[in-house]
Amino acid sequence: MTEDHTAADVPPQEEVDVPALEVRELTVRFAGLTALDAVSFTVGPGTVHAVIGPNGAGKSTCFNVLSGVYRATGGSVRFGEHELTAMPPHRIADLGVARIFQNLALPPRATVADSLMLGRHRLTRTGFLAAGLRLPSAAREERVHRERVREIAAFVGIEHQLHAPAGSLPYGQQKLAELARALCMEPRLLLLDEPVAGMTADERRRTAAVIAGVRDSLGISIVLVEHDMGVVMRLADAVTVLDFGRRIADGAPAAVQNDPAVVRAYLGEEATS
Ligand SMILES: Nc1ncnc2c1ncn2[C@@H]1O[C@H](COP(=O)(O)OP(=O)(O)OP(=O)(O)O)[C@@H](O)[C@H]1O
Repeated sequence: MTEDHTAADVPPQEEVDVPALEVRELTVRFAGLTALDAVSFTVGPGTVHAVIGPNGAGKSTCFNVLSGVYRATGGSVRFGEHELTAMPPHRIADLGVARIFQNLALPPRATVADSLMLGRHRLTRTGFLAAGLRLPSAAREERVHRERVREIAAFVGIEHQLHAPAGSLPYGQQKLAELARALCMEPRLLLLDEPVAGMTADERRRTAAVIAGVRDSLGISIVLVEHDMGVVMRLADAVTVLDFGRRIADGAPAAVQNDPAVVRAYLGEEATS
């Protein structure tokens, strides 16, 4: 992990208070289908927690509840003192929960720098009026944000692309730019939905190193949904395994990997795909 981490450590902007994320008895039903069935797990502060499982296991559903896109049918998700299940996505984002999606979501024509500045919107104090009137305080604030954007771009290794349109970057670098945009929100909890899907082996290694660096230098928590078991096993501090909406294993990566129920679930998938 450390040997792969070629990027410089990114200094935290300020001391971040990262509470545990406690998922308890989380249940989501769609019509007749139970996509999540009383699932519980705890993401320790400053850890990478992977949620894995065969296709249709309920991983995306779980992410969609954590980010407020889906409403839970039952159970709770607590982030420190806050109950997330009743909140809309923007309130959850305001608590410092940032998400990157499976598919590319950056505006393709905007420069990488401007796209990353969008990530800082939540932290911008100057109102639209001061910014529009080009008051000195607004210019000063913008300079501080642009410098932080540059720092974060350097950390994920896309600093030389800051002035290129996001859509012109190779796929792997666009994914890294999305990770950078999420980091620009100065999150306390990062939800990564298949961050290395579609990447070359080299890009995968680099992204895994960047994610490890985020945990180690920023101390924020990361929930990771990922099909690439190599990446999961190298990065995760703990793993929750879902199958047909149920939690079938939970623990350290090595223990979970050898758990007979997990092996059965994955072999079953191979046999049917
Ligand atoms: N909005 C929805 N409406 C109805 N059913 C849904 C909805 N979202 C998910 N499901 C169903 O819930 C179950 C779990 O799906 P989910 O996408 O969470 O699995 P997953 O583990 O993320 O799968 P994959 O690895 O293929 O992305 C599936 O049977 C799916 O068809």
